[in-house]
Amino acid sequence: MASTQVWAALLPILGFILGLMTRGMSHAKFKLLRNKIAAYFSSYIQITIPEYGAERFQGRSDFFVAIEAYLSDSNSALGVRKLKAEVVSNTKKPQVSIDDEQEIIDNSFDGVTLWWYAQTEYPSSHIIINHPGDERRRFYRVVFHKKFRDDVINTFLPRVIENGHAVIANNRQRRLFTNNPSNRWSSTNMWSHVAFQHPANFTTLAMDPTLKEDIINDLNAFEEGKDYYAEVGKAWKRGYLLFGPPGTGKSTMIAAIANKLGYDVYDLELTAVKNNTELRKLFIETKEKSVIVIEDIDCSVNLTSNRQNKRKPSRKKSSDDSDDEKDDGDTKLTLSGVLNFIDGLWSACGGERIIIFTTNNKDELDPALIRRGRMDKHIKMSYCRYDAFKVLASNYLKITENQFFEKFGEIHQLLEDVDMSPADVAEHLMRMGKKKDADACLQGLVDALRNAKADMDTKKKGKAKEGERSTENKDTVEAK
Ligand SMILES: Nc1ncnc2c1ncn2[C@@H]1O[C@H](COP(=O)(O)OP(=O)(O)OP(=O)(O)O)[C@@H](O)[C@H]1O
Ligand SMILES: [Mg+2]
Repeated sequence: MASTQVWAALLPILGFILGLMTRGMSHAKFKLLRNKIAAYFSSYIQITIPEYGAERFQGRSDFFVAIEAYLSDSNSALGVRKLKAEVVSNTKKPQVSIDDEQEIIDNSFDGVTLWWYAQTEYPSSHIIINHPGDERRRFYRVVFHKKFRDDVINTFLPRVIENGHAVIANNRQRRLFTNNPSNRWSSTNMWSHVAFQHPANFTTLAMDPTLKEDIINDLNAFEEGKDYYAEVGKAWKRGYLLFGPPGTGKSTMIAAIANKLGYDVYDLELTAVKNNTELRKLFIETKEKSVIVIEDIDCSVNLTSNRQNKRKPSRKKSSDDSDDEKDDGDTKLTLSGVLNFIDGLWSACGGERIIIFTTNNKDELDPALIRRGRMDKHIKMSYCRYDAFKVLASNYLKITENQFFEKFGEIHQLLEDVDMSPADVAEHLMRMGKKKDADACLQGLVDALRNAKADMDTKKKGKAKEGERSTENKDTVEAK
């Protein structure tokens, strides 16, 4: 009873003190103070996530950056009025995050409420500042009821990090990397990069529609397969072998795959790699969510199991990199080195990587290199047939079969007989600079196909005649 009387006497005084403390304070600051006081008296827990760890040179904390991205994309943050925007390197658009003293009430975790705050603190003025910006300490704070402690720490915060990473990946400027020759390596520049802005996509890729759908389904399954890969104990990687004649869209397909998945591309030039050790170092430097490409694998370096017997000239050779150097005892680049490069990474490192080899001559590759499991899918890119032509006509001329029924019919027939690459067909359909209309472009293609067919027929006749002549000669010899 006595204590009730004491509290009754104290309450107006406490109210007066609180009123004094909050006088002139913004609504947001008041809310912040209220929550701080609540944290002391109630059963709520708060976790603080600073922007930098103890050592500033190590850069911004990954956790902080992930929360920033998560909150910037969260529906719960839609009501926030004060935002900050900055242009960060390697991003496609300005990065928007919540400003200080804003509160976000986040109910996206199974009915549990998390309160998020961003804040900046400035230490007292007598501290010596070494770098501009060092004086301020930013952090995020998350408040929640203590009964959800384990759920928040073990489940919700990891989910925040994962979602934040996904937002960052979506917003970042993708990059195309190429490897530098090792004599120009330092600790950070094994790979050079430029912004990856190839416009290719699966809609504009001209190829057999069933095969296209099959590849899209395969990529979707790969993308969604994180748990499945973990369940079956397989690393989250996939290998594609793209083979086919020049100009059939192998490189275009790589760009379409990278665009679909939102991955970076590492274009590995094997002729600039001197030995297996260098190859391993390069591979270790690649990041996840990437497509690693070796184009023209059959001619970039001699990769057969019995190289000494089956040497063949390398088509692409860098000037400072002789064959002798590659073959110098243990210090060479070998098939087993490349296999380790695939398998070692496959089993050892994180995940979400696609490796693609391209070749014009699949038959010349060592079977070990392309066996299933290494190259999971072998994709044949072939000459342009009618379905692929329709896609190209739509891409380049914005026309359909119904508009040019007769010409499409003739082209359909000719493409059954003539092997013309999509690259060549596309060339005839380009109007740029030539001021040609769609009809003239189609006619140009028909003429080219007819000429190619006439050449084919002449060659066939020539061969038939040669055959007849050699049979006649044989008969004459036998008659003698
Ligand atoms: N299947 C296709 N669909 C759409 N465009 C294509 C296709 N194939 C080729 N092209 C066009 O032709 C150009 C050359 O194609 P690409 O470089 O992809 O051929 P490739 O198969 O990689 O040839 P190479 O074997 O010589 O490397 C592309 O820029 C693209 O415009
Ligand atoms: Mg190519």
